[in-house]
Amino acid sequence: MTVPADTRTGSPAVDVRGVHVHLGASHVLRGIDLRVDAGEVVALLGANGSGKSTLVRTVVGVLPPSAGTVDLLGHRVGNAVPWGRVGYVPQRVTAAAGVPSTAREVVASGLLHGRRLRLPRGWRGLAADALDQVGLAERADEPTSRLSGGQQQRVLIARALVRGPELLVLDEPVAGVDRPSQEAFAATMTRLVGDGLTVLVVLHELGELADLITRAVVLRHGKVVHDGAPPRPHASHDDATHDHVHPHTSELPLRSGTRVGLGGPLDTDEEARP
Ligand SMILES: Nc1ncnc2c1ncn2[C@@H]1O[C@H](COP(=O)(O)OP(=O)(O)OP(=O)(O)O)[C@@H](O)[C@H]1O
Repeated sequence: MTVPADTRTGSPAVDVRGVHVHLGASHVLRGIDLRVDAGEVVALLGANGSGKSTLVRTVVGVLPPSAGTVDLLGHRVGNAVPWGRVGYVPQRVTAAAGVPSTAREVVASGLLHGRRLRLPRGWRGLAADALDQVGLAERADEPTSRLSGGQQQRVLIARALVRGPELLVLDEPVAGVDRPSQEAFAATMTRLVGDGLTVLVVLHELGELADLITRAVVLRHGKVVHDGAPPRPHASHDDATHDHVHPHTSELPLRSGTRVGLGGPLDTDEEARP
């Protein structure tokens, strides 16, 4: 059972205030405020290059802000954060990466963090349980290099889940992932969110997760341009089953049926802009 963050700390799960990030000569994040409360499932949306990955990497402490503050579970990002309660799935890495590790070994590595440098007793059972949660219990002994891209992504999600996190930060967890893996992921997330998991997830489409998303934050040129209701899935295009949403469109259809203009197309590659 996942325990909501604020039952332990009384603080938001994620609290980003006035964050600026420079990467090389680029001023990528330009004064971001983002709060995620315990039990929320917040989608981070925006065009390519708008700063989504930079923001989540800053949230999990991979990138230092040049100004502003980030607190996780009530602690300033750094050694004080209880990292064992935070799961992170980065963007577009493969679980294989040329290392002949089995799925079980990759998942078990998720049990190691800051202060825990040895696997805990019972790690095999924990890894098996996490693989079971993503529908890969039968593949535990297989080298990850023999798994499909979607299955490898599921192994990385299991690596984040094995800690039993109360906060999960995911960067495009289903990008390029096959349909069965997307469905398995959505089913797992539905169960975990029901148990109180807090989620910050970068997405290009709400897709299978649409019903879980409680709030959407849209970035544009490193700034928040929308923070509120998630876009509503609309059945259109060619057939009635086409129900994913397009958060990159110039207007976000809201669940209420009203539409909010965001000042121009969001699916432009921002890097291509002058
Ligand atoms: N190491 C770096 N040095 C300089 N600029 C960088 C670096 N990494 C990213 N950027 C720039 O920062 C901007 C934001 O990149 P980021 O990856 O955060 O965007 P994103 O919204 O996640 O895009 P995508 O949807 O394509 O993943 C882009 O213009 C990118 O070129």
